[in-house]
Amino acid sequence: MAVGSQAVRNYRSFQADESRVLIRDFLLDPDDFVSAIERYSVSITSIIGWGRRIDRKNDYVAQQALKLMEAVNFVVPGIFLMEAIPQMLRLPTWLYSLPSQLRMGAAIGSRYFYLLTQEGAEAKEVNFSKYLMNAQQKLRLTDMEVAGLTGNLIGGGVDTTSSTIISCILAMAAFPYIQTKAHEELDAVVGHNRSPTWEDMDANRLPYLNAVVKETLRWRTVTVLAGIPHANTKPVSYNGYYFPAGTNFTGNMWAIHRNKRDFPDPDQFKPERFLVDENGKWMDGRQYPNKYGMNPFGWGRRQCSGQPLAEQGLVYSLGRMIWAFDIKPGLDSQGNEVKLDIFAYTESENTRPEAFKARFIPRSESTKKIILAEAAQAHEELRKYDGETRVRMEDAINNPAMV
Ligand code: HEM
Repeated sequence: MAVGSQAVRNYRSFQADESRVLIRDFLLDPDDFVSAIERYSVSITSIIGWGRRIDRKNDYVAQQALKLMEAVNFVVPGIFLMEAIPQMLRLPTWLYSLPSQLRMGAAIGSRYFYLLTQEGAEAKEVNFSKYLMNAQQKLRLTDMEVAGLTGNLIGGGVDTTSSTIISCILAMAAFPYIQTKAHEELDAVVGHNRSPTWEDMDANRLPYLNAVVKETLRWRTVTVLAGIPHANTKPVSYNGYYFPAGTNFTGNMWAIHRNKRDFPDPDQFKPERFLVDENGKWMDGRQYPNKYGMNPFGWGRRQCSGQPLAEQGLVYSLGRMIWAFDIKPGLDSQGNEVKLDIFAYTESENTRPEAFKARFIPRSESTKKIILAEAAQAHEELRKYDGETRVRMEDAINNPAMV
């Protein structure tokens, strides 16, 4: 509900502003682009969940909330989401050091998120905590369920979004001819004298850019095992196999998205796979069981509830990034371009690329000025979400009882 397709229209303004800050951070501190992306992803979810943005990498709430996620296999009503989606356990690199008091189990974590939700309900701006605290009695939600619902925004939305943006940067640096095509399209539609708007990002106006975003989701699908295992409610027979009700199914998205029948040359980054003809059919003639042409957000009733938010944020932030920069591999100590290894991942179950160096070269002097001016204005517009939290981890540790 907080991140459904209707609700996310209301998030466009702060998503746009946070993207402007993100692009400015790439310009000013290109070597630390991963931290900039992680701050951006946490900030978007924090504004939605608790009505407050994250301006600094060392923000108290972001540190505690995210360390907790890593420490306790945070509980969603009925499911250990963090356990079921190993990549959700991966947290921003600046949040790794873990204080020992956080290794205490889900009760402390839930209590902490519940206290944050109570505090978020008092924030000035509309947010998911306000809605939940108002509706808790009516919906008969336990404190634990309320905590799980807000906590899930961080668990579901941060690492997935961050890793996808990083993968796109790798793809742009590793496949320069693709970046050139995206630039040509952006130059024709937007030009250099203004930055792209939401209206520009429509797939009818910028089809190639939209295809770049989709190809990133296929090429480096974050949730390689498609997230949470699903189960059939009734017995099913399929291809000579019998599956009693309640069988656990894990979708191997890595293999599905690399099936050569559907995606020839699967390791090549080819946005053309996601271009459609005038009848809405895939131009490469692919017959895929769904209209989206792949399944990076899972399937069925438990499909990613954050998909509209994720897509909206990705097309805008990646679109602006590609409009603004020529992205190239970084330089070694001798000043030579480093050779990028597109097959190097940080962990086997996660597709975030191994750390790599990249350069973000503004595409013109006027682009640079636009980036800086827009980020300054964005900061002003985001001021209404500024704020410090009063909730401390000790509050949860000292009073872990929950309904
Ligand atoms: C690139 C971005 C993202 C990808 C690739 C992604 C992918 C996934 C996948 C594969 C699942 C499991 C679906 C299934 O079991 O069939 C999932 C679940 C979920 N995602 Fe996302 N996600 C992304 C962004 C987000 C965002 C931004 C949010 C919210 C802020 C979010 C919230 C959730 C939640 C709450 C679930 C659990 C849904 C349920 O069990 O009913 N995700 N996601």
